[in-house]
Amino acid sequence: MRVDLSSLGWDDGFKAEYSPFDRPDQLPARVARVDRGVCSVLTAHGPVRASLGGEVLHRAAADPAAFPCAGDWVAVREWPDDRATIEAVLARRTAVVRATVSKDSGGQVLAANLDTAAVVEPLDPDPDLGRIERLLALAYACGASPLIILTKADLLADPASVAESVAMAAPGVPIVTLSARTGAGLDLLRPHVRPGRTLGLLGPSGAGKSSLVNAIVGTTVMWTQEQRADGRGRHTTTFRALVPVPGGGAVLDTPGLRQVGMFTSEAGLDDAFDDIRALAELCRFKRCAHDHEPGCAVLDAVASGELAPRRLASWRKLKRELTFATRRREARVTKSEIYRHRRAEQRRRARP
Ligand SMILES: Nc1nc2c(ncn2[C@@H]2O[C@H](COP(=O)(O)OP(=O)(O)OP(=O)(O)O)[C@@H](O)[C@H]2O)c(=O)[nH]1
Ligand SMILES: [Zn+2]
Repeated sequence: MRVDLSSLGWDDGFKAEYSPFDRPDQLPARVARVDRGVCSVLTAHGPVRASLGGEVLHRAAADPAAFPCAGDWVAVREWPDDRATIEAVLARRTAVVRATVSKDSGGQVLAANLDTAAVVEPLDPDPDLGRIERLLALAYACGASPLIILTKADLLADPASVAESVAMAAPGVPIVTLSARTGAGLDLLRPHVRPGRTLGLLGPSGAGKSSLVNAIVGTTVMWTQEQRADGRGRHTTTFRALVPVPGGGAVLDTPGLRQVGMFTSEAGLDDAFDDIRALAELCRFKRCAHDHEPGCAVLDAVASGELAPRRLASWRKLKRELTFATRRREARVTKSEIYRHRRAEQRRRARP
């Protein structure tokens, strides 16, 4: 099986990045999937299973973000005994990074080199606007173009009106409404699924991400059967992976993202709340917290009905989380502070 790497995004920029690793026993490849330290990679000659080379392991020991992840371009060495190892991970153009609990960690990279980062949310049950805002901040922070995909349109009589309410939580972000079941709206993804482009899907479990990948690719590729090591029968593992699209391009599914500290970037948050950022420029004080300051344009906008109170509350919550996550990374947060933060969040949630 031959793989057209350029269709997967291999271009002059990556070629230049790769040149220091260009030697007869090495070849470029894109990581499709990582499974307990073993990577499935796509080379021009087809898929290869590769373990991590010494240099990569060494770097990853110091910084978990250096572990290869789905979407990475890597240098693979083929050994005479048919083993393959990943010898280098090329610089990532974009990366979805989730903050981890570990205080000395730069975070966990969930996906790399996306061109479009799509927040996937089902239309039924009702879309969760807070979750969309949170994932949108992650999408912006990753550096790819953000997109919102609303799935399961076949379950609603009027998906367009729900899409309109979602637009309030995502100013300026294109929204695609589709159904993986009927295929309606799939063609709207064409600008994002084409040769050289990678579409990444970020969304909660059950949003319909794997169904969407299957619909885009046209076959069932997202599941696999694995023989259990102890021989006690089979179990089915859903895996997340980069999947080449027959007409060119790739889709990358990420694991269902739970609502835990996901930010590493203030910029992502500001981008996701562009309406608040624009208003903030009109506040009397440059460093206005939009709390109770006089001359606060954000509070005025809420009072006049221009800005939904829900939107400001959501921004505040994510801002607090971000501040907290940053401090935790700076290792200045004690266990009791973590506890106090959790309690405070619980109390806030309990309030009507
Ligand atoms: N009616 C309808 N159901 C859908 C559609 N897409 C997915 N579903 C259903 O929604 C459920 C979840 O779909 P998945 O594709 O497994 O969702 P996922 O986001 O990959 O979820 P995880 O695998 O748990 O991460 C399944 O029961 C699907 O059959 C759709 O377009 N219409
Ligand atoms: Zn203000």
